[in-house]
Amino acid sequence: MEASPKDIILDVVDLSPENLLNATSRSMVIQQLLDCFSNVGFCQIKGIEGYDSAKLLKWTKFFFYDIPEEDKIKQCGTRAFNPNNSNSYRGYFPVQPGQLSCKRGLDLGHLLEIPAHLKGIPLVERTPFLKIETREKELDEFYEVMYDHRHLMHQTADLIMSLLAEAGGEDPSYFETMFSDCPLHTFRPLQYPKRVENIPRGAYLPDGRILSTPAHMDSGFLTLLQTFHYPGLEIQVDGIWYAVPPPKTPNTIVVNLGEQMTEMSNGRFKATIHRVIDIGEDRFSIPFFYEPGCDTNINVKMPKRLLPPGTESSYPTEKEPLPFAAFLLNKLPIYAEYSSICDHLPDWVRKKYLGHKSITGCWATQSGIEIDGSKLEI
Ligand SMILES: O=C(O)CCC(=O)C(=O)O
Ligand SMILES: [Fe+2]
Repeated sequence: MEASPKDIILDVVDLSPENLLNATSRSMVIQQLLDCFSNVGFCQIKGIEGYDSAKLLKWTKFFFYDIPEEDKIKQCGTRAFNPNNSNSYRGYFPVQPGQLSCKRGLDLGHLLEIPAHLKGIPLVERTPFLKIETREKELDEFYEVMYDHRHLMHQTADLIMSLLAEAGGEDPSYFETMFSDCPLHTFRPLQYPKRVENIPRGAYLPDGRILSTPAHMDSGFLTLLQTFHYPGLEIQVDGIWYAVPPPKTPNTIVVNLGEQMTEMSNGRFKATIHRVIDIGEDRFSIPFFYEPGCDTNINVKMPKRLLPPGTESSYPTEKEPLPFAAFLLNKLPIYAEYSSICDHLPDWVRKKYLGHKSITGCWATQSGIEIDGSKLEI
């Protein structure tokens, strides 16, 4: 029987304004980010003004425990779970029995009106909002807290990218245009209920522990993850699994990288494989996926100075532009909650985003590992 993984203590990076104002500590922060992103691919951050994890947990539990499941599915369930709703990306997804993953969640996108040129693309949707007469005040507060924190995560991710630009000797705004044109960021309150039934064989690890989410790499650029006081997150470094203990202090967040950051840095920055283990009680977390707009060209590189020596010649890339949605729509179906996301795409969307032969495939395609029971075929 395998032993349970050892703990890995992730570096804590202080992104508070005071710390960044001081030139010496600012350059230490930048170096810490570069080291963490190049080695473990994970770190922790603290110092986000206005962040309140206790409030977030309170309102996350309110959503999962106090709102009846049927209201969640009826009013904001995605089309895969409620054929009467038209949204397929933004909204609520329930637990799917028998899958490797066992979680339910709410995908909160932006609140803005959809610009005319992006209408009809399934990823660009207004987030559906719950309306329950008897709970109006509580729901207002729920959305206020969620969107305040979504905004804080957006700003913090912008800040991390601007520090990377600075590290590469570029203007802090180097990445700005990538993330300013209708970005697809998702703030995703999650509940992993304790697993009790319909547990597929594949969800058992050799040591008898049970998966709540199988091994995967995140898809985009940065993930800012709130794990509250819960254990359960494990990461794979140099082929060995480690457990990430919950942060020592509240308001600390885990940061990890998605596949695009590895691609953009010619392999220097690590998109580390991770998974979530069933902890024998309900677990809550909130990842924020920092992602650009559908049509943002992701065929770009990090500032030259950040690329591994000898790989700079691939810069600037001469490959044709690759819209972010071409990558995302090709990858999302490996996850249970998005397995049918491409089923209803209009022809023009299929042509525009799914026909991109320049996609080299994501990690799951390359390694043939199953996620939620399906492999990605491109
Ligand atoms: O819940 C967690 O701790 C991790 C979540 C995660 O890896 C994801 O949603 O991509
Ligand atoms: Fe993840």
